[in-house]
Amino acid sequence: MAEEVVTFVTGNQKKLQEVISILGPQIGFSMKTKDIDLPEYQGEIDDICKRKCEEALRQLNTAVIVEDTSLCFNALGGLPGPYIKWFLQKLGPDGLPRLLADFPDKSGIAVCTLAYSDRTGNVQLFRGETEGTIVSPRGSSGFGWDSCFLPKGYSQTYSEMPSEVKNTISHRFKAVLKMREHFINLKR
Ligand SMILES: O=P(O)(O)OP(=O)(O)OP(=O)(O)OC[C@H]1O[C@@H](n2cnc3c(O)ncnc32)[C@H](O)[C@@H]1O
Ligand SMILES: [Mg+2]
Repeated sequence: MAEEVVTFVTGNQKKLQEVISILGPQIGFSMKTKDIDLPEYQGEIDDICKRKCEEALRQLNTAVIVEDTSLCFNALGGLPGPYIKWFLQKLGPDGLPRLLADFPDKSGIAVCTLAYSDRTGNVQLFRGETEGTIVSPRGSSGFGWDSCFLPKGYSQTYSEMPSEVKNTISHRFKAVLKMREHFINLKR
C-alpha cells in the first residue's frame, strides 16, 4: 500500500528543520511541506492547535500536520503560553526574563503541540513538554526564545547547546516522537 501523504504547514522554517531532523527516515508516512502562516485563535493550547489544523485542512483539503509552540511562565499562571510569539516580537529575548523580575519563581515550561488531521477532519494531538528556567539571553544558535530557556538539569540554554542536544531533549522532540510512534504503530 502506498504511504499516506501528509502536508506539514508552517510559516516557520526553523521549526520545520527541527521537525525533519527529529523525525528521521522511518516515519510511517510521506511528508510534504507548505509555507503558510496560519491564523491562530485565542484560547487554551489544545484548542488553538486544533483550530489551526482545521484551518490548514480547509485551505489545502488534504491530510495535514500543524504545530504550535508555547512558552509558559509558572509565576504568570502559564502566560505568555501560546502568545509567546507576540511577546518575543515586541519585547525581544531580553524582555522575557524581565517579565519575571518581581517573582522569585523563574520556572517555565516549553510546550510543543502537533496536530494531525486526516482528510475527513479527524484531528489528533501530540504534546511534548520540557521544563526549565527563564534566564537572560545566552548563546547564539537556535531561534526564537532559545537563548532564554535553560532546560532543567542542564547548564546550557537551548541556544548554547549543540542542536543535536536540543533535538534530543526538547519539547518538539517529545511531541514528534509521540506522533512518529502513532504512525509507525498504525502500520504494524
Ligand atoms: O506558522 P507557525 O508554525 O505557527 O510558526 P510560528 O513561528 O508562528 O510559531 P508559533 O505560532 O508556534 O509561535 C511560537 C513562537 O515561539 C518560537 N519558537 C517555536 N519553537 C521554538 C523553539 O524550539 N525554540 C525557541 N523558540 C521557538 C517561534 O519562533 C514563535 O515566535
Ligand atoms: Mg504561528
